[in-house]
Amino acid sequence: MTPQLQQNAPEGYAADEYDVVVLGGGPTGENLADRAKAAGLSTVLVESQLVGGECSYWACMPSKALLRPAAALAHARALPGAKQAVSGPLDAAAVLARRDEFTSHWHDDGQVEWLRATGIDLVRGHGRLAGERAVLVDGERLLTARHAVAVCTGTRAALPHLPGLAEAHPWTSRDATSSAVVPRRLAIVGGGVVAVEMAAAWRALGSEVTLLVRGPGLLPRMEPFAGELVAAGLAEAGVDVRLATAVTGLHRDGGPVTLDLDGGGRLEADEVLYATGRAPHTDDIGLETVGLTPGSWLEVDESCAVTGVAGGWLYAAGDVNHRALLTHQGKYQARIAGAAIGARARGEKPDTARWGAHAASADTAGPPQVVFTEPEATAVGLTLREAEQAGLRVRAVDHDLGRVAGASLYGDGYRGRARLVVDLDREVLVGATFVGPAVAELLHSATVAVVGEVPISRLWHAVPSYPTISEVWLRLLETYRG
Ligand SMILES: Cc1cc2nc3c(=O)[nH]c(=O)nc-3n(C[C@H](O)[C@H](O)[C@H](O)COP(=O)(O)OP(=O)(O)OC[C@H]3O[C@@H](n4cnc5c(N)ncnc54)[C@H](O)[C@@H]3O)c2cc1C
Ligand SMILES: NC(=O)c1ccc[n+]([C@@H]2O[C@H](COP(=O)([O-])OP(=O)(O)OC[C@H]3O[C@@H](n4cnc5c(N)ncnc54)[C@H](O)[C@@H]3O)[C@@H](O)[C@H]2O)c1
Repeated sequence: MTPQLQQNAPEGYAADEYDVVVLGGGPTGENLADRAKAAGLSTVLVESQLVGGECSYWACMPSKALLRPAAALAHARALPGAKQAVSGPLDAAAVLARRDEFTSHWHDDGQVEWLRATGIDLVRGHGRLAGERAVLVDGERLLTARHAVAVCTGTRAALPHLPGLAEAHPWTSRDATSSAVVPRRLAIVGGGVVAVEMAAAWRALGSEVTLLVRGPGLLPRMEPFAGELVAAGLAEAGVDVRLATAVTGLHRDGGPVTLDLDGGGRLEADEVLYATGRAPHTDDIGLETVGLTPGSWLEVDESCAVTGVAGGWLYAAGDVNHRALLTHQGKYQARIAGAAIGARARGEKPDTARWGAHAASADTAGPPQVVFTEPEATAVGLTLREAEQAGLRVRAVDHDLGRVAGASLYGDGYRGRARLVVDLDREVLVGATFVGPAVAELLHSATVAVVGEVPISRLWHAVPSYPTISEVWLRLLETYRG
């Protein structure tokens, strides 16, 4: 593909013209570029750091590489016969070395080679929108798009405004996933997914971890029992979990950091991780040149076209549109948006009806998520509360996972719980939650049932194998049918 000189480039610039310009090469940008290319469109990707984005280097991959050995050890320790063979602690250096392998030592050569092989051009540098269908890279190279610009610039850690926070040099998720050193004492602020996963990982690596949670429980977006079971698991692992505890200020003067807690207490730690949510990478991407507000999340329609911009040429997918801050949902949106861009480029009307080829409907049905703690907490669809708030007539069906034969075989003292949320009018599932050791791979069965709107009467014929943890499906359906 030879980029052509654009005739109407903004004054002073010779432009490279493509069909599609993708801004940001995280998992979403890569997949969107791939789908645009597959639709026969010339495509260029602009990336300021590493192709692969947050997920590959400072989020999903390194965090899961840190957590997996801890889970394997905990599972072995629940098995007489096996536990005698694993008497020591984790080898932290070996865990960190494997984590480094999974991030390719923070080099993106492999992903750059994939782009080359796929026929997607790469421009390294910081891209900013420069009016309609144009992106200026590092203030000097102009890229224009015949059909679409897709913003996939993701997020960074959001820090609160707090006295002494900047001087305390807090860890963000980037430090927590890439540190080469195990701090002796680690304080973690937050009660969401990053906080609980990093508490589990660094505790297993040997840190004394204190988890400071402002709210009344962990994982507030899941069913309440998920947060309760994860809190119990963390406490058993030796994490000091403090609920309803806010930090009012921090002090660091070269040495350890001291946190002032509301209620008057103080906590000293060697590092403090702030895991208090995300902010969009939109403050310096030229949004003002297309009439949007810098720093805002980008609101999109079902095909991921930005709603505030006329002409249907601007798309936003992945974390940056705030629909679902998960890699798999970003990649899903990328597939949907890439197909929609292709359809519009061919002059076809996109199918944006619910569950249509160009509608990211799974985002609003409740995306699946696995929290990789011990126990794992997994959910898809709506919680009971969300379903009730949506006005559905629903019933929650619960079962104790520890009473399933496959679970008790999996490990002694297996503790866990499962819930289905049944829409009583349509007799289909609208939500499912499984919490327990090794339930991550169980979640997709529920995703298929929720997205497929499989009638309960048909699920009754979906027989789970004996003796697996999946037999909880049978117990749940028996409970529902009475
Ligand atoms: C610690 C942690 C663990 C996580 N674990 C999981 C998990 O297990 N499973 C899961 O599904 N999700 C997980 N997530 C969430 C997941 O990381 C994000 O949902 C995902 O990375 C979003 O992908 P994205 O492509 O939209 O954005 P990003 O991955 O953030 O990529 C955006 C890219 O755009 C680039 N960029 C930004 N601005 C510009 C610009 N102006 N010019 C050029 N390039 C630019 C950035 O450099 C970056 O490479 C985790 C998040 C964190 C913080
Ligand atoms: N396994 C996974 O799927 C996985 C893992 C990690 C992250 N992620 C995704 O990344 C995103 C970011 O995760 P996160 O944990 O940073 O955000 P989050 O929004 O899930 O949780 C942030 C938590 O911090 C608390 N908080 C906010 N401001 C605070 C303050 N000033 N003081 C104290 N507490 C405060 C909130 O109440 C909330 O509990 C999430 O949407 C998550 O889905 C996914």
